[in-house]
Amino acid sequence: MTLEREAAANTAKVLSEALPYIRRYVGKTLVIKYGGNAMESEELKTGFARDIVLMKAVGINPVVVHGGGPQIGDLLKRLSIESHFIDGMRVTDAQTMDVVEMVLGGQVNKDIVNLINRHGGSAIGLTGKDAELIRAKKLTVTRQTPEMTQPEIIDIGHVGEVVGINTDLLNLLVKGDFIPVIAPIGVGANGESYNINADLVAGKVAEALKAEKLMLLTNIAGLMDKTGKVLTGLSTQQVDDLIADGTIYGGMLPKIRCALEAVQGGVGSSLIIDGRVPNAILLEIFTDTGVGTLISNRKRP
Ligand SMILES: Nc1ncnc2c1ncn2[C@@H]1O[C@H](COP(=O)(O)OP(=O)(O)O)[C@@H](O)[C@H]1O
Ligand SMILES: CC(=O)N[C@@H](CCC(=O)OP(=O)(O)O)C(=O)O
Repeated sequence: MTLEREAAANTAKVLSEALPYIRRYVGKTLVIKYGGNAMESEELKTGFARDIVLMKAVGINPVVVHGGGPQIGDLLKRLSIESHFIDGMRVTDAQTMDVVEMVLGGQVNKDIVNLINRHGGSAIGLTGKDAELIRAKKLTVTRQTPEMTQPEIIDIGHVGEVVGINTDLLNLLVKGDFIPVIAPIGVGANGESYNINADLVAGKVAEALKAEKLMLLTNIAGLMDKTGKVLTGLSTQQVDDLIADGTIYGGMLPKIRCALEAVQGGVGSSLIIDGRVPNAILLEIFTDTGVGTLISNRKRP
Protein backbone atom coordinates (compact mmCIF):
# COMPACT_ATOMS: atom_id res chain seq x y z
CA MET A 1 0.00 0.00 0.00
CA THR A 2 1.32 3.47 -0.84
CA LEU A 3 1.82 5.94 2.00
CA GLU A 4 -1.05 8.08 0.67
CA ARG A 5 -3.38 5.09 0.53
CA GLU A 6 -2.36 4.07 4.06
CA ALA A 7 -3.11 7.57 5.37
CA ALA A 8 -6.50 7.56 3.62
CA ALA A 9 -7.31 4.14 5.08
CA ASN A 10 -6.43 5.45 8.56
CA THR A 11 -8.71 8.47 8.11
CA ALA A 12 -11.57 6.21 7.01
CA LYS A 13 -10.95 3.96 10.05
CA VAL A 14 -10.98 6.91 12.46
CA LEU A 15 -14.22 8.23 10.97
CA SER A 16 -15.82 4.81 11.10
CA GLU A 17 -14.81 4.34 14.74
CA ALA A 18 -16.42 7.68 15.61
CA LEU A 19 -19.84 6.51 14.38
CA PRO A 20 -21.15 5.04 17.68
CA TYR A 21 -20.09 8.22 19.51
CA ILE A 22 -21.69 10.46 16.90
CA ARG A 23 -24.94 8.49 17.17
CA ARG A 24 -24.88 8.82 20.96
CA TYR A 25 -24.73 12.62 20.82
CA VAL A 26 -26.73 13.47 17.68
CA GLY A 27 -29.43 16.03 18.52
CA LYS A 28 -28.00 16.53 22.04
CA THR A 29 -26.83 19.85 23.45
CA LEU A 30 -23.28 20.17 24.78
CA VAL A 31 -22.24 23.29 26.64
CA ILE A 32 -18.56 24.08 26.21
CA LYS A 33 -16.83 26.63 28.42
CA TYR A 34 -13.73 28.00 26.76
CA GLY A 35 -11.45 29.56 29.36
CA GLY A 36 -9.25 32.55 28.66
CA ASN A 37 -6.16 30.55 29.59
CA ALA A 38 -6.95 27.92 26.94
CA MET A 39 -6.89 30.64 24.24
CA GLU A 40 -3.17 31.12 24.58
CA SER A 41 -2.22 30.54 20.93
CA GLU A 42 -3.80 31.13 17.52
CA GLU A 43 -3.30 27.44 16.76
CA LEU A 44 -5.33 26.40 19.83
CA LYS A 45 -8.08 28.88 19.03
CA THR A 46 -8.30 27.63 15.44
CA GLY A 47 -8.40 24.02 16.64
CA PHE A 48 -11.18 24.90 19.07
CA ALA A 49 -13.22 26.60 16.33
CA ARG A 50 -12.80 23.63 13.98
CA ASP A 51 -13.87 21.16 16.70
CA ILE A 52 -17.03 23.19 17.34
CA VAL A 53 -17.87 23.37 13.62
CA LEU A 54 -17.29 19.64 13.24
CA MET A 55 -19.63 18.89 16.16
CA LYS A 56 -22.36 20.94 14.54
CA ALA A 57 -21.73 19.34 11.13
CA VAL A 58 -22.41 15.85 12.53
CA GLY A 59 -25.65 16.96 14.21
CA ILE A 60 -24.54 17.78 17.78
CA ASN A 61 -25.60 21.16 19.21
CA PRO A 62 -22.70 23.04 20.80
CA VAL A 63 -23.37 26.10 22.94
CA VAL A 64 -20.20 28.03 23.79
CA VAL A 65 -19.65 30.12 26.93
CA HIS A 66 -16.29 31.86 27.01
CA GLY A 67 -14.08 33.41 29.64
CA GLY A 68 -11.31 35.92 29.10
CA GLY A 69 -9.76 36.53 32.52
CA PRO A 70 -6.18 36.95 31.19
CA GLN A 71 -7.42 39.24 28.38
CA ILE A 72 -9.26 41.45 30.92
CA GLY A 73 -6.08 41.45 33.03
CA ASP A 74 -4.00 42.64 30.04
CA LEU A 75 -6.21 45.66 29.35
CA LEU A 76 -6.50 46.57 33.04
CA LYS A 77 -2.71 46.53 33.22
CA ARG A 78 -2.41 48.80 30.17
CA LEU A 79 -4.84 51.18 31.84
CA SER A 80 -2.91 50.93 35.14
CA ILE A 81 -5.97 49.59 36.97
CA GLU A 82 -5.13 47.04 39.62
CA SER A 83 -7.33 44.00 40.10
CA HIS A 84 -7.38 41.24 42.64
CA PHE A 85 -9.33 38.06 43.23
CA ILE A 86 -11.28 36.62 46.14
CA ASP A 87 -12.14 32.91 45.90
CA GLY A 88 -11.45 32.96 42.15
CA MET A 89 -13.70 36.01 41.56
CA ARG A 90 -12.36 39.33 40.27
CA VAL A 91 -13.20 42.22 42.61
CA THR A 92 -15.03 44.49 40.15
CA ASP A 93 -15.51 48.23 40.76
CA ALA A 94 -17.38 50.42 38.23
CA GLN A 95 -14.27 51.18 36.18
CA THR A 96 -13.26 47.52 36.07
CA MET A 97 -16.81 46.58 35.04
CA ASP A 98 -16.50 48.83 31.98
CA VAL A 99 -13.29 47.08 31.00
CA VAL A 100 -14.79 43.62 31.59
CA GLU A 101 -17.77 44.45 29.39
CA MET A 102 -15.54 45.83 26.62
CA VAL A 103 -13.14 42.91 26.62
CA LEU A 104 -15.62 40.04 27.05
CA GLY A 105 -18.53 41.42 25.03
CA GLY A 106 -16.32 43.05 22.40
CA GLN A 107 -12.87 41.68 21.75
CA VAL A 108 -13.04 38.09 23.00
CA ASN A 109 -16.64 37.33 21.97
CA LYS A 110 -16.21 38.63 18.43
CA ASP A 111 -12.85 36.92 18.04
CA ILE A 112 -14.39 33.50 18.80
CA VAL A 113 -17.49 34.17 16.67
CA ASN A 114 -15.28 35.22 13.77
CA LEU A 115 -13.06 32.15 14.06
CA ILE A 116 -16.00 29.73 14.12
CA ASN A 117 -17.60 31.44 11.14
CA ARG A 118 -14.35 31.44 9.17
CA HIS A 119 -14.26 27.67 9.55
CA GLY A 120 -17.76 27.20 8.19
CA GLY A 121 -19.99 27.56 11.27
CA SER A 122 -22.78 30.06 11.91
CA ALA A 123 -21.93 31.52 15.29
CA ILE A 124 -23.90 34.31 16.96
CA GLY A 125 -22.23 36.32 19.71
CA LEU A 126 -24.29 37.30 22.74
CA THR A 127 -23.81 38.83 26.15
CA GLY A 128 -26.31 38.31 28.95
CA LYS A 129 -27.91 41.61 27.96
CA ASP A 130 -29.16 40.34 24.60
CA ALA A 131 -32.84 39.45 25.13
CA GLU A 132 -31.90 39.31 28.83
CA LEU A 133 -30.13 36.04 28.19
CA ILE A 134 -28.47 36.02 31.64
CA ARG A 135 -30.50 37.62 34.41
CA ALA A 136 -28.33 38.24 37.44
CA LYS A 137 -28.14 39.70 40.92
CA LYS A 138 -25.27 40.82 43.09
CA LEU A 139 -23.25 37.93 44.50
CA THR A 140 -22.89 37.91 48.26
CA VAL A 141 -19.53 36.59 49.42
CA THR A 142 -19.02 35.68 53.05
CA ARG A 143 -15.92 34.67 54.92
CA GLN A 144 -15.52 33.05 58.32
CA THR A 145 -12.37 32.14 60.17
CA PRO A 146 -12.36 29.91 63.29
CA GLU A 147 -11.86 33.02 65.47
CA MET A 148 -15.02 34.72 64.16
CA THR A 149 -18.40 34.19 65.83
CA GLN A 150 -20.29 34.95 62.63
CA PRO A 151 -19.36 35.25 58.95
CA GLU A 152 -18.44 38.67 57.58
CA ILE A 153 -19.88 39.88 54.28
CA ILE A 154 -17.25 40.93 51.73
CA ASP A 155 -18.26 43.41 49.03
CA ILE A 156 -16.61 42.43 45.74
CA GLY A 157 -18.46 45.03 43.68
CA HIS A 158 -20.27 44.36 40.43
CA VAL A 159 -19.88 40.58 40.58
CA GLY A 160 -23.06 38.70 39.90
CA GLU A 161 -24.69 35.33 40.19
CA VAL A 162 -27.15 33.88 37.71
CA VAL A 163 -30.85 34.23 38.51
CA GLY A 164 -32.26 32.97 35.20
CA ILE A 165 -31.36 32.03 31.63
CA ASN A 166 -33.50 32.90 28.59
CA THR A 167 -33.74 29.37 27.18
CA ASP A 168 -36.30 30.46 24.54
CA LEU A 169 -33.62 32.51 22.83
CA LEU A 170 -31.03 29.72 22.98
CA ASN A 171 -33.48 27.06 21.77
CA LEU A 172 -34.48 29.30 18.87
CA LEU A 173 -30.86 29.76 17.83
CA VAL A 174 -30.00 26.07 18.23
CA LYS A 175 -33.06 25.07 16.17
CA GLY A 176 -31.96 27.49 13.47
CA ASP A 177 -28.55 25.74 13.41
CA PHE A 178 -26.74 28.74 14.85
CA ILE A 179 -23.97 28.28 17.40
CA PRO A 180 -24.53 30.62 20.39
CA VAL A 181 -21.30 32.11 21.76
CA ILE A 182 -22.00 33.67 25.15
CA ALA A 183 -19.98 36.26 27.09
CA PRO A 184 -20.52 35.95 30.88
CA ILE A 185 -22.04 39.36 31.53
CA GLY A 186 -25.33 39.38 33.39
CA VAL A 187 -28.06 42.01 33.53
CA GLY A 188 -29.75 43.03 36.78
CA ALA A 189 -33.38 43.99 37.46
CA ASN A 190 -32.54 47.65 36.80
CA GLY A 191 -30.46 47.03 33.69
CA GLU A 192 -27.15 47.12 35.58
CA SER A 193 -24.21 44.99 34.36
CA TYR A 194 -22.70 42.14 36.34
CA ASN A 195 -19.37 40.41 35.87
CA ILE A 196 -19.97 36.69 36.33
CA ASN A 197 -17.37 33.95 36.44
CA ALA A 198 -17.66 32.15 33.09
CA ASP A 199 -17.69 28.67 34.67
CA LEU A 200 -20.76 29.60 36.70
CA VAL A 201 -22.56 30.89 33.62
CA ALA A 202 -21.69 27.72 31.67
CA GLY A 203 -23.03 25.55 34.50
CA LYS A 204 -26.31 27.46 34.66
CA VAL A 205 -26.73 27.46 30.86
CA ALA A 206 -26.11 23.68 30.83
CA GLU A 207 -28.69 23.16 33.59
CA ALA A 208 -31.28 25.40 31.93
CA LEU A 209 -30.88 23.62 28.57
CA LYS A 210 -30.76 20.18 30.26
CA ALA A 211 -27.53 19.59 28.37
CA GLU A 212 -26.04 16.15 27.90
CA LYS A 213 -22.58 17.40 28.87
CA LEU A 214 -20.87 20.41 30.37
CA MET A 215 -17.25 20.64 29.22
CA LEU A 216 -14.98 23.08 31.02
CA LEU A 217 -11.81 23.65 28.98
CA THR A 218 -8.98 25.01 31.05
CA ASN A 219 -5.19 25.26 31.20
CA ILE A 220 -4.54 22.27 33.41
CA ALA A 221 -4.98 18.49 33.07
CA GLY A 222 -7.97 18.44 35.42
CA LEU A 223 -8.64 18.73 39.12
CA MET A 224 -5.51 17.43 40.83
CA ASP A 225 -4.54 16.24 44.28
CA LYS A 226 -1.47 17.54 46.13
CA THR A 227 0.82 15.10 44.25
CA GLY A 228 -0.43 16.29 40.85
CA LYS A 229 -2.58 13.22 40.14
CA VAL A 230 -5.80 14.00 38.22
CA LEU A 231 -8.82 13.18 40.33
CA THR A 232 -12.09 11.99 38.84
CA GLY A 233 -15.55 10.83 39.96
CA LEU A 234 -15.60 13.00 43.09
CA SER A 235 -18.58 13.43 45.43
CA THR A 236 -19.64 16.74 46.98
CA GLN A 237 -18.16 15.65 50.31
CA GLN A 238 -14.78 14.79 48.77
CA VAL A 239 -14.70 18.18 47.03
CA ASP A 240 -15.59 19.97 50.29
CA ASP A 241 -12.71 18.16 52.03
CA LEU A 242 -10.26 19.13 49.26
CA ILE A 243 -11.36 22.76 49.55
CA ALA A 244 -11.02 22.70 53.34
CA ASP A 245 -7.44 21.33 53.21
CA GLY A 246 -6.40 23.87 50.56
CA THR A 247 -5.94 21.40 47.65
CA ILE A 248 -8.56 23.27 45.62
CA TYR A 249 -8.15 27.04 45.48
CA GLY A 250 -8.47 30.07 43.19
CA GLY A 251 -9.99 29.56 39.74
CA MET A 252 -10.60 25.86 40.41
CA LEU A 253 -13.12 26.71 43.16
CA PRO A 254 -15.94 28.01 40.92
CA LYS A 255 -15.07 25.39 38.30
CA ILE A 256 -15.52 22.33 40.50
CA ARG A 257 -18.52 23.80 42.30
CA CYS A 258 -20.37 24.44 39.07
CA ALA A 259 -19.38 21.00 37.69
CA LEU A 260 -21.03 19.37 40.72
CA GLU A 261 -24.06 21.65 40.74
CA ALA A 262 -24.72 21.10 37.03
CA VAL A 263 -24.87 17.33 37.50
CA GLN A 264 -27.09 17.72 40.57
CA GLY A 265 -29.27 20.01 38.42
CA GLY A 266 -29.82 17.36 35.73
CA VAL A 267 -26.86 17.69 33.32
CA GLY A 268 -25.67 14.22 32.18
CA SER A 269 -22.04 14.81 33.12
CA SER A 270 -19.52 17.57 33.74
CA LEU A 271 -15.91 17.44 32.63
CA ILE A 272 -12.87 19.53 33.42
CA ILE A 273 -10.40 19.03 30.58
CA ASP A 274 -7.11 20.40 29.32
CA GLY A 275 -7.87 22.91 26.58
CA ARG A 276 -4.17 23.10 25.71
CA VAL A 277 -4.33 19.61 24.18
CA PRO A 278 -5.04 19.87 20.44
CA ASN A 279 -8.59 18.70 19.60
CA ALA A 280 -9.37 18.20 23.30
CA ILE A 281 -13.12 18.33 22.60
CA LEU A 282 -13.03 15.74 19.82
CA LEU A 283 -10.87 13.40 21.90
CA GLU A 284 -13.40 13.60 24.70
CA ILE A 285 -16.52 13.15 22.61
CA PHE A 286 -15.51 10.82 19.80
CA THR A 287 -13.04 8.46 21.48
CA ASP A 288 -12.59 6.43 24.64
CA THR A 289 -9.31 8.17 25.40
CA GLY A 290 -10.80 11.29 26.98
CA VAL A 291 -8.97 12.37 30.10
CA GLY A 292 -9.54 14.95 32.79
CA THR A 293 -11.94 15.17 35.71
CA LEU A 294 -15.37 13.65 35.20
CA ILE A 295 -18.29 14.38 37.50
CA SER A 296 -21.25 12.19 36.70
CA ASN A 297 -24.01 10.11 38.19
CA ARG A 298 -22.98 7.48 35.66
CA LYS A 299 -19.68 5.78 34.86
CA ARG A 300 -17.53 7.08 31.97
CA PRO A 301 -19.17 5.44 28.89
N1 LIG B 1 -6.63 21.17 42.90
C1 LIG B 1 -6.38 21.85 41.77
N2 LIG B 1 -6.17 21.19 40.61
C2 LIG B 1 -5.90 21.85 39.47
N3 LIG B 1 -5.83 23.20 39.37
C3 LIG B 1 -6.02 23.94 40.48
C4 LIG B 1 -6.33 23.30 41.73
N4 LIG B 1 -6.52 24.26 42.67
C5 LIG B 1 -6.33 25.43 42.05
N5 LIG B 1 -6.03 25.26 40.75
C6 LIG B 1 -5.75 26.38 39.81
O1 LIG B 1 -6.91 26.63 39.02
C7 LIG B 1 -6.48 27.06 37.73
C8 LIG B 1 -7.64 26.93 36.74
O2 LIG B 1 -8.56 27.99 36.96
P1 LIG B 1 -8.53 29.31 36.04
O3 LIG B 1 -7.14 29.84 35.98
O4 LIG B 1 -9.60 30.21 36.52
O5 LIG B 1 -8.84 28.70 34.61
P2 LIG B 1 -9.77 29.20 33.42
O6 LIG B 1 -9.22 30.50 32.94
O7 LIG B 1 -9.64 28.09 32.42
O8 LIG B 1 -11.18 29.30 33.97
C9 LIG B 1 -5.30 26.16 37.45
O9 LIG B 1 -4.46 26.68 36.46
C10 LIG B 1 -4.62 26.08 38.82
O10 LIG B 1 -3.69 27.13 38.97
C1 LIG C 1 -16.26 37.51 38.53
C2 LIG C 1 -15.15 37.07 37.65
O1 LIG C 1 -14.09 36.67 38.13
N1 LIG C 1 -15.33 37.12 36.34
C3 LIG C 1 -14.33 36.77 35.37
C4 LIG C 1 -15.00 36.65 34.01
C5 LIG C 1 -14.12 36.06 32.96
C6 LIG C 1 -13.75 34.60 33.25
O2 LIG C 1 -14.38 33.88 34.01
O3 LIG C 1 -12.65 34.19 32.52
P1 LIG C 1 -11.82 32.81 32.66
O4 LIG C 1 -12.78 31.70 32.44
O5 LIG C 1 -10.84 32.94 31.55
O6 LIG C 1 -11.19 32.76 34.02
C7 LIG C 1 -13.18 37.80 35.34
O7 LIG C 1 -13.41 38.99 35.57
O8 LIG C 1 -12.04 37.38 35.06
